[in-house]
Amino acid sequence: MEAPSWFLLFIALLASLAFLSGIFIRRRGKQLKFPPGPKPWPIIGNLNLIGSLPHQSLHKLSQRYGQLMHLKFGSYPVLVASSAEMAKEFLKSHDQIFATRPPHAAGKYVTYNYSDMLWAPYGPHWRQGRKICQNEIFSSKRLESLEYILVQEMSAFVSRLYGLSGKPVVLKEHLSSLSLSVMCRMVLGKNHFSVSGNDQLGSNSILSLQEMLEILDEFFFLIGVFNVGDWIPWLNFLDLQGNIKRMKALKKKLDRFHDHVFDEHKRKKKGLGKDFVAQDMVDILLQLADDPDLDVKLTYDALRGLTLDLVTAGTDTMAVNVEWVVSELMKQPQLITKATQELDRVIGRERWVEEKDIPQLPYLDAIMKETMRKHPVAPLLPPHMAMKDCNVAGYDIRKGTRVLINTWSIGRDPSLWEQPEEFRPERFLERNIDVKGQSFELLPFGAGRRMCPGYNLGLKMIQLSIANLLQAFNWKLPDNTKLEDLSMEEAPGITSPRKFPLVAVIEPRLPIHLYEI
Ligand code: HEM
Repeated sequence: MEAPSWFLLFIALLASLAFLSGIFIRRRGKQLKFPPGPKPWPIIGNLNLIGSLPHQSLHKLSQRYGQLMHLKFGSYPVLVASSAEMAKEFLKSHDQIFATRPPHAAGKYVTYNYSDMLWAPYGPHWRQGRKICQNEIFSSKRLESLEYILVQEMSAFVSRLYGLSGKPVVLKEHLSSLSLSVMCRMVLGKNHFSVSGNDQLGSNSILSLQEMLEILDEFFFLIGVFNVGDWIPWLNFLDLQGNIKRMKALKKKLDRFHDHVFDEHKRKKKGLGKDFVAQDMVDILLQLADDPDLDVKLTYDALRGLTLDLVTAGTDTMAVNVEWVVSELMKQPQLITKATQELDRVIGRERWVEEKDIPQLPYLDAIMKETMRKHPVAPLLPPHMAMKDCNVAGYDIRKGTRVLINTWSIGRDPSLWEQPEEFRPERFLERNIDVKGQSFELLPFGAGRRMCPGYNLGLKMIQLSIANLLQAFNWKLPDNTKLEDLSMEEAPGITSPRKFPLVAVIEPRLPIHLYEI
């Protein structure tokens, strides 16, 4: 077929998809009021939106149609909240009604039929998971006892990078391997993968680091993919996009990995008998699974689902965030100078930054917050869903309505942020804004009942990584890359990483003996 015919076919396909799935903005006269403005256009017909990522398209639409938009997407009504006030309505004032998640193919096929926490519906299983996180897994005492892992892995990470001084380094690869090592050791007790084909961990490693990272990439792709069947359920039977097939294949790999991990932990527990003491998060879960007083029995699926959450949730999020930090700083080298001056003043050049130093580094904190504002890791937060009919800020909302909180849009709201497109950490030195779900203008971890339970650990990992990377190295672009060519485009997905990985050349800036471990 000649090119124009392909084009016509493509347009016809888009039109029929739009018709079939009903992807258009609706005025719902009696139920939802819209601000006055031009008559809404079908999203598909709006050229301005083609090629944008979902959060960017929704941002453009919200600029035209207001802070609360009502869309009809496939079979379901969807509300998009694009202002801090609306986010507060859903995540605070009416938090309980919106504390569930909609059904989702990945929740069914990958995360053990919603037996994890992220995709679990609001109910006894989810409540118990949150309680376990709060009291057992992320308690201050537990995190303190695991702190040595972060320190050891951070120092190995800096040392590995030091070995690459002077050469172009793909930063994200190293950040992912750092966060994966930290999470695996904290959750599973050890890495469970071999580094660079050289199995430093003994014969029990079942995957290479590369295989593990590929599994994680596939996992993040599939839980964030736009799967048409999630919006028009009967299409899941046809699996036109092939996502369900991929989900089932991924689950098989995850099953093999989980079986290995749990068998090993059970063997260790049996071997130690009465002397057994829980050392990692899987040990804790297994102990709880034997507890007859637990409100809801922890099934094998629940053990696998919760473990999967714990390993994956902190891995990509941290790497995505820190890669954006370094990219933004490289665009404005004077900001690196300011940050390193602070580090030199507070810590000096003879020792590494430690967790206890973090509160004395306000500029570093401002850099982290400014990155979270401009590049929120979860730009639409995982979807929330109304559990019953309700009225929010004067709008009648039906049970089953999906709610997307566009934190990307809130971070660009000119009524909240002066010149929002500029990366300017100083704005956070002037205002006391928290990232723990209390300030609705900045919600990197969400807020309310479904807020990230691992935010404490996530923050520690992010703060220490930024501080170490800035303290340890001078940063420049490879010789063949100009500053103006450093793209800041985002890639699609449930998280929003850089589209093109950052490649940088690093040089040590502290005495050489500090890098040797
Ligand atoms: C490193 C930075 C991190 C960021 C930016 C982040 C962000 C988020 C966000 C935005 C949510 C959804 C909140 C909502 O729906 O309103 C979430 C949920 C969640 N996060 Fe994190 N997270 C991070 C680290 C972690 C870590 C280290 C863990 C655990 C080891 C974790 C475990 C979870 C879990 C289990 C949920 C689901 C909670 C639920 O639905 O009840 N996260 N996270």
